[in-house]
This record gives sequence, C-alpha cells and structure tokens, in this order.
Amino acid sequence: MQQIPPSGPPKLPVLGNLYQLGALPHQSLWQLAKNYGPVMQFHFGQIPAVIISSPEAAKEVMKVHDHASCSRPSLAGTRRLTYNYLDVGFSPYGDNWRFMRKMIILELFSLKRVKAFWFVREEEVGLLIDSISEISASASTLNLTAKCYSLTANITFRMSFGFNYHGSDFDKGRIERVLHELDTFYGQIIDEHLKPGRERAEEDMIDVLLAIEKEQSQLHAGIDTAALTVNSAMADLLANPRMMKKAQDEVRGRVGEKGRVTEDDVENLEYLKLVIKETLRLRPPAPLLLPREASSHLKISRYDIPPKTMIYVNAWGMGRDPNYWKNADKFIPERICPAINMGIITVEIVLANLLYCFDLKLPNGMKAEDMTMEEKSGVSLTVARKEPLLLVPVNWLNKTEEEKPKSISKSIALLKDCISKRDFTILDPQMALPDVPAIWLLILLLLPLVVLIIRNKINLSGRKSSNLQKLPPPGPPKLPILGNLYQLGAHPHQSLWQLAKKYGPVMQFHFGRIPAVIISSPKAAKEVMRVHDLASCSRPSLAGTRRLSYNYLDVAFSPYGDNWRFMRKMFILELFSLKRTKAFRFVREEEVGLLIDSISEISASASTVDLTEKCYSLTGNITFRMTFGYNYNWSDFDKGRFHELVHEAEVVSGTISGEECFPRPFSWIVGKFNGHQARIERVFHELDTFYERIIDEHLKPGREGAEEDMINVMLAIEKEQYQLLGSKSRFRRENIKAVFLNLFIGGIDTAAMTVNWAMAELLANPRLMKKTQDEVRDIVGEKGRVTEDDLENLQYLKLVIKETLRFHPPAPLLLPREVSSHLKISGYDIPPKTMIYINAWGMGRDPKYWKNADKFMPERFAESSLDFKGQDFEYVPFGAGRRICPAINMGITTVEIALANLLYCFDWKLPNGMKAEDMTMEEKSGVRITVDRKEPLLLIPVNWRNK
Ligand code: HEM
Repeated sequence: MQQIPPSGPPKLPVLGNLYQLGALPHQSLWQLAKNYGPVMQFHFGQIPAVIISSPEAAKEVMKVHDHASCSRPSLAGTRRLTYNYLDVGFSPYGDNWRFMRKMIILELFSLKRVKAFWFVREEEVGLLIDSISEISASASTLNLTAKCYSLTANITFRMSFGFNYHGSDFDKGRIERVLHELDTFYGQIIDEHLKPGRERAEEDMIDVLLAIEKEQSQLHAGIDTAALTVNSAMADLLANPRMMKKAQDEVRGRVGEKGRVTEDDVENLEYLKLVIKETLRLRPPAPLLLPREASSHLKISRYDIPPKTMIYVNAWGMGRDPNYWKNADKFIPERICPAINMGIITVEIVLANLLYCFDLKLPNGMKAEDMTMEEKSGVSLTVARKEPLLLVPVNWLNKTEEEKPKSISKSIALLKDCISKRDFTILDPQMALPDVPAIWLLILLLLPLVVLIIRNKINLSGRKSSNLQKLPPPGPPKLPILGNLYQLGAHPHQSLWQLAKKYGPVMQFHFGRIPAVIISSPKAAKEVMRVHDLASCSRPSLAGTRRLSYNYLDVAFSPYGDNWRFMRKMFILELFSLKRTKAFRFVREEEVGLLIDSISEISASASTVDLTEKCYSLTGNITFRMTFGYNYNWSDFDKGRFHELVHEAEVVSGTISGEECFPRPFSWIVGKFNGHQARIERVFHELDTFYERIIDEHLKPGREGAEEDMINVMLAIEKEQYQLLGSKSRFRRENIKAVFLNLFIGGIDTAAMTVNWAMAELLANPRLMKKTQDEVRDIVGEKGRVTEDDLENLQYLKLVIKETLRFHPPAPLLLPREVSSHLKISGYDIPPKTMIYINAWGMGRDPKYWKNADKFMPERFAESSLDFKGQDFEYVPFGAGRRICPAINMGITTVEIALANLLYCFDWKLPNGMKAEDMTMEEKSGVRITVDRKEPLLLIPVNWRNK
C-alpha cells in the first residue's frame, strides 16, 4: 500500500530543515504551517519530526492516537539527567512511566497534597508582598519578572525539599543557573492528555493549555511556567487598563480590607481565572509542549507517520489561529468559557495578591500603549518576555478611603462590563441577549446604577459622620492610676472572660495607663488575626522582653519589621522545617526512653512519681539537646538553676512592669521598690554568661563528631551572612542568643504542660484513660516502646491531645499583639499602639461554639474538621495569622511521643487512696504567658509489661 507522508518544506542534505528555524521556533513553524498544512513534516537535521498546528490534528494525536504517540524521544541529555529515564517527564511510554506517573498523581500531587501546601504558598506570597511593599514605600522601581521567578522557585523548592533555598547555605546563583541551563537544554517539554468529551475546538485548546500548566507545575519546570504565566498576565493587564481595573475591582471587592488574598478567596475570583486562561491561550509558557514520539505507525489527517517520528504540537500557533478565535491576537478574557476548572493554584494566588495589594504603574511616564509583548528568542522549552517587567508599585492598602475609588466607579465598571458582554455574546450565541431596542437596554442598565448611586450617597454620609466620631470598644470602668488592673484576679484569662460576658467580645481594658483590647469571640479574633493581621501583628515593647531578646533580635517578641521577617524565615526554614523536625526524631525517642526507664525504676519500688516534674525535665532535655547537641545531665551545668532561670525569664517576659503601667512619679516609686528592673538585669546576665560558654564550646575545634544541633545551624548562618554582607549582616551573635530564649520559653513549658494536663484529664476520666491505653497497646503490641512510626495510627490519642489544647491551651491569652495603624474591629475603633490579647482559653470554652463546653470529651473532634492550624478561630491554641506558632509540628510530635509512651508503658494510680472524682483541675495563679496545673501530678506508676 502506498504511504502518504505529510508535506513539508524542502530539506538540505545534512541540516534537514534546521535552516528554516528562526529565533523563535514556534513562530517560524507557525508561518511554515500556513504553507504546508497543519500536519507538516520537518527535519531537525537527520531526525524526522511532524509539527501539528490544528486542533483537529492535535486531537487525533493526543486523544485518538494518544497511546501510540505518547512516548518520548530518546535524547542524550534527557537520558543522562533522568538517570536513564527513571522520571516521568522524559520517560518513554512503558511500565516505569506508568508507575511513576501514578506515583506523581496519587502521591505527590494529589488534590489533598496540593492543598496541604497552602501554607507554603501563602507564606511565600506574603514574603513577596512584604518585599514589594518595601519597594513601594521608597517609591522605587520593581523588577516583577525577577520577583516572580524567585517566588515560584521558592515555593517549588520548599515543597520539594522542605526549605527555601534563599534561606539555605546552597549557592543560590548556581541553583538558578542550573535550573535555567536545564530548561534551555531540554529544548521542548510537555506531556498532555486531553480531557474526554469536549466538542468545541476552543475548549479542547484551553484544556491543552491548562494541562500544560498543571503538568509543568508538577515537574521541575513549574518554577518557570508559573512565573511566566504571572508575568505575562501582568503585562497584558498593564497593556489593557480596563481589564486591569476589572480584575482589581473583583479581587478587592471580594477580599475587602483583609490585607491579603488567601486560597479560600481564590475560588470566587471568576474574572481572575478568565484572565489566567486567556494568558495561557495567548502566551502558553511552553509553546511547542514536550516532544512526543510515535511508537507505532500512525495515520494523522490521512498522512502516514512512521514509528520513531518526533511529534511537536504548536500550542502557541493554535491559540492564535483566527479560524478558531475571534480577534485572535487580542487579550480578551471575557471570551473564555468559565466552566472549566483550572486549579493552577500557584498562579492564581500570586496574581490575586499582586492585583489586590498594589496599584502598578509603568515607569518613566511610559503609557499602556507603549508596551511591547516581544518574546525572548532562542530554543528553549519555555518562552519569556524579551524585556523584564519593570514597574512602580503603589501600596493600595495604604491609600486612604478617599483615595480609593468609590463604589460608584464599581457601578460604572459593572455597566461597562454588561455592555462588553453584548460583545461577548457574539462569541457564544447561546448567551445572546434578546434583541430589544437599544434605548430600553440602556434604561434597564441604568436603573440599578441609579439605585447604587443613591445607596452609595446614603452610605457615604453615614460613613462621614462615623469618621468624625471614633467609637472605642466598651470596657469596665477604670481608676485614675490603676486603670483596670484592680479587676485582674489571680487568673487573668478567667477574669477577662467573665468581664467579656458583660462588656462584649471586643473589650477595652487598661493595664495601668497601657491601653489594651481583649478579644473573646471567633468572629472578632478572625478580624484581628486574618482581616487585619498585618496591622495588628506587631508586639508591644516591654522592658523584660526588650532586654532578654537583646533589643528585639529574636522572633517571638520582635516587633513586625525586617528583623522579625528575617528571623522567622530562618526559624521556619532552618530550625523547624519538617526535615529538621524529623532529623531530631532520635533525640525525642532517646529522651522519652530515658524517662520511661527512670519511671520504671520508681515503679519497681512502688513509689510515687512527680509526673509534672518529669514532664518538664523531659521537654527541657529535648529542647536543650536539640539546641546545644547534648543532654544537660551529661554536662556540669546546674540543671536546677537552669530550670529556675528559664522560669524566671518567662515570668519577666510575660509581665508588664510597674514602671510601664504607671505614670510618673508612680512608675519611679514602683520601680524603686518592686525590683523588677534589677531582676531583669540579673536574669539577663546569668543567661548571657551561660550562652557565651555554650557558644565558645561549640566554636572549639574537634566537635566534628558531635550531634547535629541548632546552634551549629545558626553559627553557620552567621558565618555565611558575614561573608556575604560583612558588618551589614542581619544575623549576628546576639540574634543567636536571642533565639535561645524563644527556644526555651517556647519549647519547654508548652509541651510539658500539654502532657501534664492530658494525663490529669485522663486520670479524672477512667473510661477515656482505658480507651486511650487500649488503642496504644493494641497498635504497638508487645514492642516495648512506642516509636514515631506508630504515632500516625494513634487516632484517639490525637483526639485526646486536641481536646487538651482546647480545654487547657498552654498560653491562654496567646502572646500580646500591638496595633501599628488604626483598625476597626467589629465596628469599634482601635488606635495604634493598643495591645491586643486574644482569649483562646475563653473561646475554647464558649458554649456558643462547643457542646458540653466544660466537659473533657475528645470524641467531639472525631466528627469535626476543626484544627489548630490557625484556620478555625474558636480553636487557636497555637495562635493564627502571621504570628502563629512556627513550631507546631515539633510541639505536637513531642507531646504525642511522650504521652503515648507514658500510657503504653504504665498503668497509673492516684496515691493515698485518692479517687478519680477527687481530682481538681485548678490552675496556677499569677501573670504569666503559660498556665499549668496548680498542684503537681503525684502518681504511682505500675509497669504494664511486668503484669
Ligand atoms: C504544644 C506546644 C506549643 C504550643 C501550644 C505553642 C503555642 C504558641 C502560641 C499560642 C504562640 C503565640 C501565637 C500568637 O501570638 O498568635 C506561640 C508562638 C511561638 N512559639 Fe509556640 N507553642 C508550642 C511549641 C513551641 C515550640 C516547641 C517552640 C520552639 C522550640 C515554639 C516557639 C514559638 C515561637 C518562637 C513563637 C513566636 C512566633 C512569632 O511571634 O512570630 N513553640 N506558640
């Protein structure tokens, strides 16, 4: 039978058709396809290829003959870099590819996993917005292209390796170079599968483009493609101010004054999604997709394609073909059918935040119409803009209400939108408006506008009068010098909760002369920690924290600003990444083992154990060892004194001193007599001497074989920063010492208290104790110890811990925040410099949100999706927003492994014939950050395995 090869341009003996490939191969191939047809033969030197340039032919390749055309050509570079095709992107069709692709789809990029990384995306986008805000504050020019690359690289790197490479000791320049080289080297990429059941060519095309983006973001090229898409979308919006306005109106209208766009909001941003889809049509990041290879003989549009032929699909050309797209070369997001779900979450969240937070202007008086959309030339998998996108950002959130466009302009946009929709209907006849005379149409459109104007006027006049009169939150009456201090009982969070019942969930309270607001409802807490997070996430300046944190060089007490951002990033990426948490597993397991051994000895002599003391000792040992590389029992440190010191440091940090509370001369008198300042100085000097000694020990040569610890990580960062920035380095010796305080105060008491409270509650509820022990013993069997591998199966134990954190949050008022600019919370005005306390303890016990709120019932969490990750504001034991505890994983794992082993290894009895119902749950009194049981837990352990 006669074979019909596709036609193509004439080829030269050695070069084949390479001489016809211009600076932009996808464009040259598109021009050639106009002469030679949508299935065109093309020789890359000796290698035969077919270029597909119509949706019909693309459908034949990628749908009808998908199976026979979904292999990949074998190229020397891809073979070497993929360890002989052990990957997904370049592997030929076969068992390995099927297995690896399944693994990628089901394990690495399942919807669940993609969602689970929300915090990485939101945090990195937050850092990007903060850094652009700084540029905007100095009215400088921003290189958006560079920022987009850096952001998507950070996200991809962090999701892949658990840390941000900018915060690591890798050579960043080299990483970026390698990624770029890889990208250029591969030449062309992408694997695509058309979704079944799409009839219209447009939708097929969009699916192709979307699939490219999705797949790309799963592979290494995710860095480039997401950045390119954001960059192209911004460039097109800047060149089309009407669309820019429409996209910004939508995002700002939906998100309101919250300060940031979160992934929850993205779902509702319809127009934004259309913008991204239109960007992918007009500027697909990988214009020729990834090359395919025919594995058996194929017939495409009656042409014969022999095996081993490479197949390129020109997505770029098809996206601009006037046969399929009206005004094909124009950027018109409205043309796109909104029904297709995209899920390109990285692109969505970045673009939404950029549009929301900033008004972006072109530099040097450049106008929208001066913008060019030229592409970078060269053979590369992805194609970027030729010029980087240089812009001047103006922080929209800093604009006053008057500067922001009023809702009237929204109405005009709405009207314009409606009119433009008539244009849109031409593309989609099903949605055509009935053919009514134009005047009626105009009246119909103007009617809601008139109503809007009237409503707007009423709102404006209302707002004007309310602006004049500030409305402070209600609160209990205050005395002249004391303020409301006289109303603070022995348990401040309890007194404040009682007062809130009378004065409401946003309550004013004066600590002497210091104004504070106490938040006691999830709604108000959400307003503070989500909507106004940025304006309320600073920390107050207090004498104790200032001194002990070396003038705020730490994370926990540092006010919002450069230092805090840098230190928090270091904390999260270096000290408490998932990887580091896992690496310290041996420390936790070994220390818990030592605890169990020591309790076993007590149990052998049937004596009583002070479990509270044991819990503190355990978390102290773990924290000490993770920080300094050894257990302090092995050193000559005075362990008792060290504990006292940490304890004193916490009291000093949690207290507002008399000098701060009272106006002069009272402050002077109080300061003179209460000795607060002297105490701060004493604690500071003792701690500082201790730190110096430990650091000196670590700097001594010959510690190579020692355990990995956090001090070494920080000393390495100090060295690196010094080498990079010299005396301008942000990370100095004082930063390291300041972080120690955070590690001790944050790590020791909180986890110990949680174990302590959980044990107390279980002892008071023998049924729950039995249920928890049965679970642990069933699952762990006769192994002798619970290891961290067992933890994920201990579902009931997890519920017990969740319920403990609801009922006894270790930091009942979290850490105080301070407002940095004027805020409105639930209609009340809160001026800058006001302290904000969130009553997590009260909200966790509010019967409005919890059934049988005053009962310890772990089962309540079995059916509920409530979690402590800062999304559910009635349950915030770790805080929420920017200041959320950065060590949740480490804290929870420590509590789980300790509690599981205590319950597994021993049965616990109350001493002196005490019964479960005799147990009290009274709290220790005093003004402190954390609150434990009043009485230590004295118990008789009985070794279960000896029974
Ligand atoms: C069960 C264990 C833990 C609980 C319940 C807990 C709770 C909290 C709470 C309530 C906050 C204040 C959040 C806010 O202001 O909104 C916080 C902040 C913090 N926690 Fe934790 N924490 C725990 C474990 C840890 C551990 C193990 C460490 C480190 C060793 C740690 C270090 C910190 C730091 C540094 C901050 C300050 C973050 C900032 O201001 O940016 N925490 N934690």
